[in-house]
Amino acid sequence: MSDKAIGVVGAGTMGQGIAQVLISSGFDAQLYDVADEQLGRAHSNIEKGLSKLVAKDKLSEADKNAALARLSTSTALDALSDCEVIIEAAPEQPALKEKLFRDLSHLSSDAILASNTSSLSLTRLAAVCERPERVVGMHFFNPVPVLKLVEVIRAEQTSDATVERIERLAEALGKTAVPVGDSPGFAVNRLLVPMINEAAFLVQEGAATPEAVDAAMKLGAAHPMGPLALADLIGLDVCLAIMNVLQDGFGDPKYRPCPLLKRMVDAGYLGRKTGRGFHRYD
Ligand SMILES: NC(=O)c1ccc[n+]([C@@H]2O[C@H](COP(=O)([O-])OP(=O)(O)OC[C@H]3O[C@@H](n4cnc5c(N)ncnc54)[C@H](O)[C@@H]3O)[C@@H](O)[C@H]2O)c1
Repeated sequence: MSDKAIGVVGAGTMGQGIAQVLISSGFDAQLYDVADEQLGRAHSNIEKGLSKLVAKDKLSEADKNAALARLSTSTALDALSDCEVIIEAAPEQPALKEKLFRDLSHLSSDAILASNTSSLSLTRLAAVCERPERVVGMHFFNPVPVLKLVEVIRAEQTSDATVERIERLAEALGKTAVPVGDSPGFAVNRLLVPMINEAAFLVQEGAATPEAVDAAMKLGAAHPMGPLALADLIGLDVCLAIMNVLQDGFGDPKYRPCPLLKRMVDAGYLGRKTGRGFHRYD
């Protein structure tokens, strides 16, 4: 693989988006997942994503095919050994990510190891790695091909060279890098998810319906999407997990997760992905 190869770990929602943006920006992408069927799904979703751009005249058919030719997939971690940057987008589970980072730091002695974590401590992830100065947060937003922000999160151990390399990569992908410290929720989720939590309190208290909350924030605060429709898109389980991280991280009662949010997660009403959240998706 060329020296431009970038590794992506995890071929789910985010890994697919990141791989799509990489290959359409001219990079070779090596996509790794433990589940072979997920890699097949990812390949087909990325192809669909690029075809949409062709349909909108934003990409030629030839460029789409050239981009797809830059995508490799594998269920073998070793496939990432030649990548100069590896972007991890595996599930948001501390033990799983720590094992992955430990393994990746043994696999390659010089690759930059970037995590797309929404909420976990980069400092703790770096601590399990050899050469922790190359560990950094590279937090993309969903849908990755559309949203321009990348939060670049500096762990205590992260070197300037690592941050600069990731900022350059974000720019090459057409994104805007915003530097943030390794603080729970970073910037966007610390602001956004408590707002969603407060919206859930409004519904729990019977003060407003989900439709009313969403209409109010769209019309009164010029949000393109209401907070509860957005929560359904993000996943209510993901929102609850982020509230728990904020509460644990700051120990401040203002981050108490809304009991209604907890009950909905317990019931399996996770939002769009299960067909039901604050709204119904039939
Ligand atoms: N979904 C979002 O809106 C969003 C936004 C920003 C950041 N994130 C973060 O991105 C990461 C991935 O989230 P997602 O929504 O894409 O998750 P997802 O569940 O859609 O995908 C996770 C993928 O990881 C794979 N996987 C599981 N164990 C693995 C392992 N040990 N090694 C490699 N792959 C493994 C799964 O098979 C799956 O394909 C999380 O850290 C999440 O917090 C998510």
